[in-house]
Amino acid sequence: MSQLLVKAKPHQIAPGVTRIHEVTRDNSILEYIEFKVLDLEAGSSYREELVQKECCIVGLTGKIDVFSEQKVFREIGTRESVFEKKPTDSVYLSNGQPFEVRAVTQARVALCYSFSDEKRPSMLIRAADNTVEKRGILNNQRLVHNILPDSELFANRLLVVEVFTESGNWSSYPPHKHDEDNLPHESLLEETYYHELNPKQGFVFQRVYTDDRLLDETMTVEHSNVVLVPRGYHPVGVPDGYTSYYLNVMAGPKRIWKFHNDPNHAWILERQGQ
Ligand SMILES: O=C[C@H](O)[C@@H](O)[C@H](O)CC(=O)O
Repeated sequence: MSQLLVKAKPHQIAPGVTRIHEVTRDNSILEYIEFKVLDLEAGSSYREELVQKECCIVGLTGKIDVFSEQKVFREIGTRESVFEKKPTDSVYLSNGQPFEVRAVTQARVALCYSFSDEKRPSMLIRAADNTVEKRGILNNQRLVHNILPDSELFANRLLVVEVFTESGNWSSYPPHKHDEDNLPHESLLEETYYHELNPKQGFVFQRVYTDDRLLDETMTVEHSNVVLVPRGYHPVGVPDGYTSYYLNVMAGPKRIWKFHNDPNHAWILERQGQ
């Protein structure tokens, strides 16, 4: 199995709290990003101390309260399924503080981390604060909710976005990469994909590859899988009949999303939509 594909490993870590994913520097090939997905039963709590990490807590489904050092964020979350396709609430927490996530209802939560030693104010990112984009034409149309884009300046390194791609369409396409610290042409951002499929038995194909093909992995990705993108192009293809969801976390030395399209496929962008 590819070292870039991480399958869910449910593990109870506290009463009512099941860890679905835990991607860390120690167990992955990533340097800038760590990532967790947790399932919480109503009334259960997850506690953690952010030492030199910032965290964006995304209310994937259900409702949670978030208790940080300075603030309490109540009733975070807007949906019972990501496939309601409406933006959700998130909370940005800076480094150097403990926090608690308490489930108001049964909830699935994504904890998106990057390394940070510069304390910032904790912030509520309301669903209404997400900018929503319809990207692409023909068969590469997708819906994008920008949760923590580079235009929002209150995070040190983190970028967070969620993407919906319908049946028979491609996203992260034409293939692009952001693996060179070469601004203004390209930025260096590692990336994670947390995938969901509707219906759940579905799959997508994701390729992660470099120009020299020294890295060239094509994966069958199923519901609740994570894909790591340390470098390279990373397109996603969605089979007929299914809807794809993924949550992207990006981080690198500079918090700018400047990607470079694979020149072999950039012509895709020249076509006219019907
Ligand atoms: O680099 C960002 C990620 O690849 C996705 O968020 C991608 O941009 C989504 C898309 O444009 O299809």
